[in-house]
Amino acid sequence: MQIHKVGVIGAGQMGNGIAHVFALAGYDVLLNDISQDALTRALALIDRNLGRQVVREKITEAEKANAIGRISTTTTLTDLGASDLVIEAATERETVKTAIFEDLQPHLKPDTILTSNTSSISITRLASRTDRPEKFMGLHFMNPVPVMQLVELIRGIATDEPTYKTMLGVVESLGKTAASAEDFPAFIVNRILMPMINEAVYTLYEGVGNVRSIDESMKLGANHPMGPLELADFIGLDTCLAIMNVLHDGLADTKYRPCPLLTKYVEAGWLGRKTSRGFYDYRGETPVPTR
Ligand SMILES: CC(=O)CC(=O)SCCNC(=O)CCNC(=O)[C@H](O)C(C)(C)COP(=O)(O)OP(=O)(O)OC[C@H]1O[C@@H](n2cnc3c(N)ncnc32)[C@H](O)[C@@H]1OP(=O)(O)O
Ligand SMILES: NC(=O)C1=CN([C@@H]2O[C@H](COP(=O)(O)OP(=O)(O)OC[C@H]3O[C@@H](n4cnc5c(N)ncnc54)[C@H](OP(=O)(O)O)[C@@H]3O)[C@@H](O)[C@H]2O)C=CC1
Repeated sequence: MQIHKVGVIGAGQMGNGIAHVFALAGYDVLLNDISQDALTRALALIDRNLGRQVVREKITEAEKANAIGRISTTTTLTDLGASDLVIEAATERETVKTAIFEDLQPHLKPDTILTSNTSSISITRLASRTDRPEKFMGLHFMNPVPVMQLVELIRGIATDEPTYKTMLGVVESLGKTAASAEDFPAFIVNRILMPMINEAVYTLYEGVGNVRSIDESMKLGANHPMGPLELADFIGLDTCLAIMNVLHDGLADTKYRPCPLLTKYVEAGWLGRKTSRGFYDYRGETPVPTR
């Protein structure tokens, strides 16, 4: 199937990155969010991140302008009805995602492919709530989308071969590398990464180290580009907690128990960079550890 028009739902940090890479690869992108402010912020961020690529001579000014020209925005979900491919990148909550697909599907063409950028939720279960489980897949980008090479492709139990092949081609057309993962809680990357982040929060909770010493240890001692707590703030602590809950519920093993301190930060609304406070406080000139 030929994909030209791409609808992206959710204009948070993932949605804006996904819109960015699709527009740069020549697709027409319609970006949707319930909040006009989120759409305005997303367009400004896309402009800034494309600008970085111009400065670093990865793309030209003309390519940047063309990419921006291919992105439109809407707060009306049903405007995405003409899309060939829909990528849902809204908040990591199953009820939110299910409601989006249920509201959208009566307006779609019969052959539109539906995908979710979920970090952890069962693709089979999301697909089963739509009218086209055979044309439904997980399409899991990594953050920051314009930089990270990997895209996980997750087939639900009913996903058909033409849908999988089409999505493999789409990932290739973005210049990215696909890795296929089976449909189990949190797939591959987050099955491995998130327990490490959760363990870093336990290390903090138990007083083994403080925010700075834990992050320095993993950066200088294990060559990670970001410390685990800095990375958790970058991903979003609400998203980290949601993924740990899916692992804990889905695999029924206490080793996935979310750290109570992670829960407390989320309860405080300290979600990391996106709320300017998490394991670090970002409100000043430089990030300051909160513990
Ligand atoms: C939760 C999930 O479901 C799955 C996930 O995504 S898990 C998270 C996966 N992501 C990671 O693990 C990221 C780990 N961190 C890193 O790799 C690096 O710190 C980083 C790439 C984010 C930044 O690297 P850095 O060396 O500190 O910064 P910097 O030198 O300024 O930037 C490196 C490149 O990234 C780009 N960049 C940095 N931040 C960016 C952003 N937020 N958006 C777009 N581009 C960005 C820069 O323009 C630069 O591009 P080029 O190399 O093409 O010139
Ligand atoms: N953060 C990360 O590193 C990664 C996240 N993901 C996944 O991508 C998805 C998005 O995450 P992320 O971008 O970080 O989250 P953000 O919180 O940054 O953005 C989510 C956006 O979705 C919006 N939204 C909520 N409900 C709806 C709706 N019904 N219709 C349209 N938009 C809606 C939110 O609006 P509002 O703020 O007004 O509620 C917000 O703007 C999640 O499934 C997450 O697990 C995947 C890979 C990496």
